[in-house]
Amino acid sequence: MPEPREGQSVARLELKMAARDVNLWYGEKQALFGVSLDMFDSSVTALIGPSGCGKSTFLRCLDRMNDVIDGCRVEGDIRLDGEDIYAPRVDPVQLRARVGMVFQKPNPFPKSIFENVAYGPRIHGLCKTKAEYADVVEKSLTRAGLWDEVKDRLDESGTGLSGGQQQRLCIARAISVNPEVLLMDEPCSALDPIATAKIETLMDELKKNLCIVIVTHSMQQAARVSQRTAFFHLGKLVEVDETSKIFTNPTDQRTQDYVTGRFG
Ligand SMILES: Nc1ncnc2c1ncn2[C@@H]1O[C@H](COP(=O)(O)OP(=O)(O)OP(=O)(O)O)[C@@H](O)[C@H]1O
Repeated sequence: MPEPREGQSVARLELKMAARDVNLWYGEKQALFGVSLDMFDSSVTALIGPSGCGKSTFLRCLDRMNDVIDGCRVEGDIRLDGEDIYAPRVDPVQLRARVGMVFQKPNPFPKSIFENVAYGPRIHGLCKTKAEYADVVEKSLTRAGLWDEVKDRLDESGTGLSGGQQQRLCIARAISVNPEVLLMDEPCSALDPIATAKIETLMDELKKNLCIVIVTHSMQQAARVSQRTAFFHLGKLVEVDETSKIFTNPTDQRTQDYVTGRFG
């Protein structure tokens, strides 16, 4: 599918994930209220909003990470390519191969750089021979923009890399199983501006073959990397639109106040 052009209407993009009327409770406390959001292929959707408004909670609904939180209950409908990801027949482990996640703090395994990337293909049985593993590791590290920096030290520990390199290693690990969706929860908040710029450039490249959903506290980052932006407030999705519209001419006063720095 061709890459969407800047400002191109979402009508041209292919729907990848669709959330409808999602409500979520942590025990008695409701954290999401009737959230409905479409997320498209070959594009980046940014989730913005004040601290505690439910961005990460919503992101975790998309790969069923909330399943492992005691007392957490999700209601509503979330579809990937039209299939209900909460249907009983769906195996969350298989789902997470299709919907990858990159976290705020780089979290490489205490294993070699090679093994960090080969891990996913190994548990999903995607490769048969050593050469196939070597190939997938090289391709994933190349796509993550890290190959040239690590190709001579693949046996060294992933935890010995710089923070920015570790985050790119985590991206390589996430994409090694060929996910269709990549969720990124504030992936640059622990990184310096140069490492951040590298990840942002990378996202631009990766989105050609992926649906990316990113939580970010940086409105500059949302404006730079995303085509669509969703503004959350107090567990509700207030407004979603093309990023340029959200930042220049939002419909809701609360969005206007947030993007102009009047609260949050
Ligand atoms: N595991 C949990 N158990 C109980 N409550 C939680 C849990 N995780 C989040 N919450 C609550 O749910 C609400 C939404 O939190 P969430 O982390 O999704 O917000 P956020 O918008 O991502 O915030 P931030 O920008 O600070 O990361 C908050 O009130 C938070 O305290």
